[in-house]
Amino acid sequence: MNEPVWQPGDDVVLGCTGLGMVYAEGKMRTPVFDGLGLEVRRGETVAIVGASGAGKSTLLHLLGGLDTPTAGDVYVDGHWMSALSDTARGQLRNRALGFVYQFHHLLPEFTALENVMLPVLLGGEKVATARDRARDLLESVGLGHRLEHKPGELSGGERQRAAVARALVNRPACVLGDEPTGNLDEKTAAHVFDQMLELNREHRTSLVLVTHDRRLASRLDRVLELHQGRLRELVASDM
Ligand SMILES: Nc1ncnc2c1ncn2[C@@H]1O[C@H](COP(=O)(O)OP(=O)(O)OP(=O)(O)O)[C@@H](O)[C@H]1O
Repeated sequence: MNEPVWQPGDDVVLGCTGLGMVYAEGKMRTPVFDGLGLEVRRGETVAIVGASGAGKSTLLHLLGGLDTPTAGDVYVDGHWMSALSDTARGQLRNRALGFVYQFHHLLPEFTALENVMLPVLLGGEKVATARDRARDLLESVGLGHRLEHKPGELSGGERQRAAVARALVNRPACVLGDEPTGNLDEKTAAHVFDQMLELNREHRTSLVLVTHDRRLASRLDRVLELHQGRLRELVASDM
């Protein structure tokens, strides 16, 4: 394996170098992008925008270690993904990254509290620690009175707020969000987004957010557009 050319600085929590992805299905090959480089510093918030099909979700999947790139490498909190076994990659994901998607993906048979406790328990912590941390976070997203509710007994906005709490409960270095408020009405989306940003600031967690919403994107530190396989930094006049 070639040594990656790019060496991340101490304050970089997530990055990639030479990142490429070609989907291959039988004889069909779908190249999405090639040679992408990105670095996200501690506490930094980054939006990824771009047209439908540009490869935003693919990029997020690769950064989150949920898929393997066909070229290049991803760096998460001190580790190159390619150097890790599947088990070690899973452990790193659970410890260093949090995920929030457009759909909440909470487990339906568990309460809000249990859902948020789960990543902490998977990380090997005691039940009491998991319960305390989960309760604190659910309280800070305004769900202290809904701890025992199952996802089916929560509103759409409440479910997304529980998902945000779950993403942050292991105190990750970076949260990856794929349209986390895309399924909510405008007012609820703004509320969930505000809480997400506030918690990220409070915990100095970095955030990489895929969104179609330029207004939400412009509230983050940097906005990158994925266009024809390249990442381009947008400035205020582009927005
Ligand atoms: N599993 C797959 N196999 C083959 N091609 C795929 C696969 N997943 C995605 N693609 C293709 O890769 C390209 C990028 O897809 P991706 O979902 O990353 O785009 P996106 O920018 O997130 O789009 P959207 O904004 O519509 O969600 C698309 O052209 C898509 O058709």
